[in-house]
Amino acid sequence: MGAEVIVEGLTKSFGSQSIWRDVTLSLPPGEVSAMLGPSGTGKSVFLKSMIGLLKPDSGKCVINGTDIVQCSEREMYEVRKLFGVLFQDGALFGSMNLYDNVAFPLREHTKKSESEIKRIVLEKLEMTGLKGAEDKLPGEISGGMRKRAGLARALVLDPEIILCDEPDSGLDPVRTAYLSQLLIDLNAQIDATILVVTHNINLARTLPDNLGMLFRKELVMFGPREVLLTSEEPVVEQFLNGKRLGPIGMSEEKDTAQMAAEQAMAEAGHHHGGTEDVRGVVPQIKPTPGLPERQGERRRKDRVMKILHTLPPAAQEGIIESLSPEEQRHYGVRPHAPAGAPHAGTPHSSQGQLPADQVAQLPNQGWGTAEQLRATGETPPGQGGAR
Ligand SMILES: Nc1ncnc2c1ncn2[C@@H]1O[C@H](COP(=O)(O)OP(=O)(O)OP(=O)(O)O)[C@@H](O)[C@H]1O
Repeated sequence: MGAEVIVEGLTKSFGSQSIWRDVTLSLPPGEVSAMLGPSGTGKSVFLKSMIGLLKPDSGKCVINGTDIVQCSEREMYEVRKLFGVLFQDGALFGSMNLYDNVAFPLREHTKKSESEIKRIVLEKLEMTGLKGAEDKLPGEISGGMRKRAGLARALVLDPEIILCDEPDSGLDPVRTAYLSQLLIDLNAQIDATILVVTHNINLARTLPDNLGMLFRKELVMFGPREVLLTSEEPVVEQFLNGKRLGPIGMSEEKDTAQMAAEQAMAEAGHHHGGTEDVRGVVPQIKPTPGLPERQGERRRKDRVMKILHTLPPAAQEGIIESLSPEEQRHYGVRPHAPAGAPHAGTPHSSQGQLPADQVAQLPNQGWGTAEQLRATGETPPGQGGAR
């Protein structure tokens, strides 16, 4: 199972420029998470801080018991081995063919024999659909293939945590859908903890178990995907819908006067830039048939059902409706909306509080954020067995 990453009060600035402050979240082991945010909100800086390429000013980032903000060089070296990183451009060496690029970390960081290296490299190239392309140079292949080669290289050291910085950048929507499928398939096969940083709404709605968003130098929210996908926060709605109307401006946050002027223009018929209302929970992609069930997905169900009562009503409904009838019975919940009514979280659905008898009867252990746990008086994880 992948490692858990616990981030608490993480703050980063460059000189007088504050990037983000007081970021607190947990990446649950073996689950897929995604971080959204407008350009320049510090998503890449966040990834780089997690692997120690940048040093946060304060806060904690604890991985397998080591706080990488405070740890020694030697401990950092050990923690880094847990990571596989897919950088935005694949970060391949232009003069090496794909085989040597993918073999590079094995030759640098292990004492494996060339025959063992060959076995691993060919396995990872096959996993990422690059079998037969071993001899190609990065300059001779498409952007999508370079991404997959970067992913193959990120996998060779059997990472427990995979970080992907905008895996969709430069890819068409179809290739992006294939890449999302590849990440879910990988997760099913190796149960690694995955964090994807992206602007891609389709990927964000269909790939991750958990979703977060950085804006105004803060983490606006982070939690089960259903929370962000049904959120009525103006910044989340604007981002998901790709509209100019809302608090996000071209280069920075807008002031009230500009927002009012844009609203008036839109009401007078000026196009707001979006196409359709994409609010609501859509089905999450599943591993390709024939692959193992995702252990992360199975664990997430138990985890999320334990904190269900702490989540907003629309998110609760989205979660309950995503369960099979058998699972609903297992957790003792029923969907709120009558059969045939619109899906929870769609613009016309009921947003009301679920009646108590429809919310799981929950034990006093959970995985909520520190704030949620304080608010609900729950015991932090690790202090008692699951139900
Ligand atoms: N090494 C650095 N030194 C100084 N400033 C930096 C450094 N790295 C990033 N920044 C600044 O931090 C801010 C956030 O950058 P970052 O690349 O993390 O944004 P992002 O959210 O990933 O953006 P995008 O979505 O456009 O890739 C930017 O203002 C950038 O100029």
